Amino acid sequence: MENLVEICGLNKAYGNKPTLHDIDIFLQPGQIVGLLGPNGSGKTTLIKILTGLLKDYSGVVKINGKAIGTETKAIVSYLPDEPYFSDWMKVKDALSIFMDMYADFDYAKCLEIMKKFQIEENVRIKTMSKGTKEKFQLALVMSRKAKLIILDEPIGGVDPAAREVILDTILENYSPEQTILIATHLIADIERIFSNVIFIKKGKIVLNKEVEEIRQESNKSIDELFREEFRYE
Ligand SMILES: Nc1ncnc2c1ncn2[C@@H]1O[C@H](COP(=O)(O)OP(=O)(O)OP(=O)(O)O)[C@@H](O)[C@H]1O
Repeated sequence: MENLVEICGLNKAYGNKPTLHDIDIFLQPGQIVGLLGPNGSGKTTLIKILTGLLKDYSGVVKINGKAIGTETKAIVSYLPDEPYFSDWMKVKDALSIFMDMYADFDYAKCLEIMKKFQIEENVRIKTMSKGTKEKFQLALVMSRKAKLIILDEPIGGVDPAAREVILDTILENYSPEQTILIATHLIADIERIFSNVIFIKKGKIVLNKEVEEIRQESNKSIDELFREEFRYE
């Protein structure tokens, strides 16, 4: 199958501090990939390169065969680790911004997800709890028919019961032509939806495998494997 994401020999430094080292990653449609690593391992840096927010790197990074730019931005739906709404915005304002900005935004689908999360259109976003803001942002991001969906810590602010609803929402609303890349620390909660996992350690990929293969080989959960790999010495 054709790769949707192709990363070859990627290196990135902040000033003279090397951060990503010789990264090779290939992602295909239909995969839900967990990007897992401890604090400071380079997950957000890698995501910012894929989303076009960071440009000063070396190596090849392509999405759908194109170098990162306007064309790739149009096919990537991105949930950043911090909400990006302005203080004045109501839910309905954010909805119209998404309608204007993204040709692939499915308004009806977003309303459906919002209903499930009990989010009203007239609420000022600033007054929502952290968890509700996250749910709303996820509803927006999952309602785009984008080829690549990137979620940076999508369930960090929500309670365990809501996490389940969010994970089900991701599964229900993604199609096999899409690829989802999820960076998270909440591995035990989220691992049931991964098809593949990538472990990143100090800017290097130390594991990149199908979850099924890992389970057969080691008989361990991804959470157990992560704790072993990243145990503090
Ligand atoms: N703007 C920046 N300027 C300089 N160094 C940075 C910058 N952003 C990140 N770094 C450094 O790059 C390294 C990787 O950071 P990054 O945010 O990509 O890690 P992460 O895996 O996403 O971490 P976390 O899990 O804590 O979010 C860290 O050492 C961090 O201090």
